[in-house]
Amino acid sequence: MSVTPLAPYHFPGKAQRTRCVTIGSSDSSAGAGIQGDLKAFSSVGAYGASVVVGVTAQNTTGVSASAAIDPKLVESQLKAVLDDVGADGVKVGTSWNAPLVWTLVDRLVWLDDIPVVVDPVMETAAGSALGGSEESVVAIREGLLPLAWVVTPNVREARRITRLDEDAPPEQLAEELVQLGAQAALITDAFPDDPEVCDWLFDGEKHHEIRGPRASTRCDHGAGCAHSALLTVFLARGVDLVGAAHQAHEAVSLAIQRGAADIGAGRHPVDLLAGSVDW
Ligand SMILES: Nc1ncnc2c1ncn2[C@@H]1O[C@H](COP(=O)(O)OP(=O)(O)OP(=O)(O)O)[C@@H](O)[C@H]1O
Ligand SMILES: Cc1ncc(COP(=O)(O)O)c(N)n1
Repeated sequence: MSVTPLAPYHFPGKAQRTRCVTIGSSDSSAGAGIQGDLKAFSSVGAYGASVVVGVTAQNTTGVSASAAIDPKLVESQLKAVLDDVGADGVKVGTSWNAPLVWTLVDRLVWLDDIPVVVDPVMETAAGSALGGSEESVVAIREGLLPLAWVVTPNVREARRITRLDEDAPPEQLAEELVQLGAQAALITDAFPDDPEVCDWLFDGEKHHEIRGPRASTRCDHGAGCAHSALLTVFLARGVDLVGAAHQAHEAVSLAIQRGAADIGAGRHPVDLLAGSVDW
């Protein structure tokens, strides 16, 4: 499928606060997905808007049902938000099917000089699948990657998208993602079996390892969403990619460490505001 040139939207001018739009799916338990993203935007004082592309019946133990939204309704949401609220940064999450992804691509190509972060999520922390069909992976490769300022898969997602071998190191996965069109690639938790956590960033020229202690909690529901949402805000504010990747990792790492262990019986939600609210 090719990108059809469409008339650009009317974009409102600058606002005082940072405006970020998440294009993703609803998580009924609100730890991840658009709800998690909106909380992440708010946690750093950005105004968050959302374009819902899917709905999941989900809690901390997994997903029991899901449905994608009609691409026409997605397109209307995008137009409604971008025409009026505007955006300083956009994050794209779940990709349910190819027509939906191409609808987004047709519109996002018109975003001029606004950071686009693509988090090609294909599973929940508890292990349930979220899209990830072969046709949607192809649409991510051919449509979304060329729009991405940075793409933020975990290792499994990076392997699916690049089609590289099981033993391909993060260096090779990240370089291949850039070869496929992304400006940069950040592979989260690149060595899941290591005692330390390492996010692997390839900025198109140099590799960077963002390392930190591994929190030993089960509070990682929404970690990837919070990470890419914060990255979007920091890039929208003009922070350089390496700095933004460090800041996002540090905030999420703390949010896992101090996660909401009292919420749900499975993989508990991260808590970006832990310690700031006295309840
Ligand atoms: N146990 C941990 N301790 C500290 N930081 C962690 C831990 N697990 C993940 N992180 C950090 O959380 C962020 C999100 O990474 P993670 O790999 O968990 O995302 P994910 O949910 O798999 O991503 P996606 O949204 O692409 O599916 C990264 O910055 C990573 O380094
Ligand atoms: C609707 C939706 N979107 C994304 C995720 C990924 O969650 P995580 O941030 O834990 O990878 C999720 N669990 N649900």
